[in-house]
Amino acid sequence: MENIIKINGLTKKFGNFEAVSNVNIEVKEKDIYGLIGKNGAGKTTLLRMIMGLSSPTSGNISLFGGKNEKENAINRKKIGFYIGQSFFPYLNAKENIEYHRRMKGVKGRKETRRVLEIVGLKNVNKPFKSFSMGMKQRLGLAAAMLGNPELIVLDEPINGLDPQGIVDIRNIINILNEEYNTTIIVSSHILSELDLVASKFGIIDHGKLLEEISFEELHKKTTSAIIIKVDNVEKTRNILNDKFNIENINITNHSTLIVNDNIDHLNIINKTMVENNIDVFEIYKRESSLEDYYFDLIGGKNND
Ligand SMILES: Nc1ncnc2c1ncn2[C@@H]1O[C@H](COP(=O)(O)OP(=O)(O)OP(=O)(O)O)[C@@H](O)[C@H]1O
Repeated sequence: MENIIKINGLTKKFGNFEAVSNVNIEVKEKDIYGLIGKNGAGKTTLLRMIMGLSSPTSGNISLFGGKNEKENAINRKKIGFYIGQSFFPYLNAKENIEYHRRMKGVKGRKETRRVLEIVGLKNVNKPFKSFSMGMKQRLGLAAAMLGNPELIVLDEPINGLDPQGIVDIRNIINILNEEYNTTIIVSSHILSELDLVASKFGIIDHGKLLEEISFEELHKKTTSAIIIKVDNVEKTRNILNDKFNIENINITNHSTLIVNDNIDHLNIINKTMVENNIDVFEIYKRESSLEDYYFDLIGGKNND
């Protein structure tokens, strides 16, 4: 599959501060690449360098196989982006997109109707300033998809949206990817919000890319645990050891055991405990969330 973006050793310094530090990234054709990192991690700086809005201190970017900055500049015509562009507050959706269409040199008023239809803003006549947050983000996406680019770059398009707004953006991203074969890079500070849409993730913290991982690999890594609440934790542990050959058990308090093992037959365990005169208050499987995985990776929630 063709490399749409290949980045090697990319670094951006502001004075002595490294906002992006020796980053390597590969985005392939038809990927939906989720760039995850908390506020200030370096996401916007990285996306701005891809778009040519900021120049790297060192390292290489290749867009659509471009061998140098001149070739990248030409190839950027195949990219649409939404990195917080502003719209005119007193113009409606159509007028704002018409303005962007002309600025971009994209032909045909039909194109304005097409993109507004995809984002569900075709019949909205009120001015931009009275749009909801979700509508504003959708208008941003409409501007990014003008001219049907091969790659669309979206910076935090779901930031601050309510659940319905998040679903709307996800649906639009899926339509672009599946129906128009668009490759997408989308940044967010919440991993689980991109989990339903991204095919690959790049996790960035303090300017460094900590991990680049496919959806499948990520989901293999997020493990599940069994929580067992009983009246005798020691006896329960011994039974789990002896009868079920389960070793990986943590006793967290006088009534709770956490078993890090993939056990499917919770009912059999429950029955065995009861047969051994143990009162089982609760037994259930807890899926560890993607967010747990992410915070483990970056070293905790408050790792500043
Ligand atoms: N022009 C600049 N001059 C100095 N420092 C900058 C500049 N632009 C960004 N930074 C710093 O670089 C770091 C990364 O910023 P960046 O905006 O890329 O983060 P981000 O991951 O996009 O976060 P956010 O979601 O808050 O935008 C931050 O510490 C920021 O203060």
